[in-house]
Amino acid sequence: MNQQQTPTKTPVIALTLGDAAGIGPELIARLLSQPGITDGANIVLVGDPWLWQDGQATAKQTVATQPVTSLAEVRTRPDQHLPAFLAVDTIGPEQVQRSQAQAACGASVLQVLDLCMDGAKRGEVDAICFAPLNKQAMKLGGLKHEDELHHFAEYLGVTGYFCEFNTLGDLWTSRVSSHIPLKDAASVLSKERIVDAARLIYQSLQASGTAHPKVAVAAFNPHGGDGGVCGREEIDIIEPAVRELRASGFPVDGPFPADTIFLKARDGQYQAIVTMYHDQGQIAIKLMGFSKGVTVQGGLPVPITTPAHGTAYDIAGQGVADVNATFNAFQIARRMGAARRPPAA
Ligand SMILES: NC(=O)C1=CN([C@@H]2O[C@H](COP(=O)(O)OP(=O)(O)OC[C@H]3O[C@@H](n4cnc5c(N)ncnc54)[C@H](O)[C@@H]3O)[C@@H](O)[C@H]2O)C=CC1
Ligand SMILES: NCC(=O)COP(=O)(O)O
Repeated sequence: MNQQQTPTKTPVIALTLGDAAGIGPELIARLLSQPGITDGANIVLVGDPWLWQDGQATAKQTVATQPVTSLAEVRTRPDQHLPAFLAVDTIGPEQVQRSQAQAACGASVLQVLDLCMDGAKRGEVDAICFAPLNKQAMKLGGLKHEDELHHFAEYLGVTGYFCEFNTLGDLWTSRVSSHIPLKDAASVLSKERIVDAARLIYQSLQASGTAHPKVAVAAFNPHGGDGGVCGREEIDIIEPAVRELRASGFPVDGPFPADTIFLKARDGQYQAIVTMYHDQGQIAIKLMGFSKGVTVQGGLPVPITTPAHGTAYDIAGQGVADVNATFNAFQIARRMGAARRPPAA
């Protein structure tokens, strides 16, 4: 066993199969079939055995795993070359109709993610990477919040600002609002939220190794409000936030018209953009690299990542889903998880 694989240093990464009616199980089968996938990662897949079999059958892959009976035993497994498999019983095959949002699928996702977060709270899991879930199914299955991130934050006792980061290679975005109706996006804009979203992404980039990240703040209205004739959010809210950030030592720039700031970021002038609402960032990121994007759940005490795409019900079960974004999400979880481990003795 080389030094990177010593039980204490290698991060334990919990993987989940996601929504049972979507492309998650087949993606995880593809992911775990990649050569060298366990290098530098002590993987534990948490899922229902029949669903895992189903994912492998759809992906036409057979993945050897090592059964474990608890997350607690994963870190000290003597041989970590195979992913560990923790079998749970959260849903039966008779409860799942492929490609439909169903309460049983949402409830199963919640149960599995809560189990992984419990492991993280006990120090048994260093990062979590989940295959796509479906927010409608989760709502039907008992999710109380507007999205899973708010559930994670409550479950993990987060009191500070949190928001999704969407990453495409070296470019990151954070958000001032996320999974809410677009008609409400203006009403939740505030100087405080913009300051928090900018600080969080600035500090997160620094923590991930960019000493002086260049962060841009997007405007909200067309052409940045055009001096107030096309909306006043820039003048009343965003510019004061940028001034406050700069005064407190965060050298962010903006607000910039949202339809062109991504061109500058794509060309390397900025490493991060603070966006005002979900699609402002996501349309740009997904156009630049749909099959690569990753969502990182920012502001949580444990790294949680997932591909930027969703459950893709229209292609689930066909074995054609692209695994790249899931691979990237796993690699980010692995790196973030490794950063939390004590240095090797
Ligand atoms: N990682 C996660 O858990 C995410 C979950 N979602 C959830 O997924 C559900 C469906 O969301 P939609 O907006 O319909 O987006 P979607 O990403 O599931 O699908 C949009 C289009 O992209 C295609 N697509 C998605 N992933 C693909 C892949 N790996 N390979 C090839 N084609 C792919 C689909 O076939 C579809 O045509 C929603 O409930 C949403 O909340 C959305 C984004 C991320
Ligand atoms: N389930 C994760 C999720 O929906 C994140 O997707 P997005 O809001 O970043 O598009």
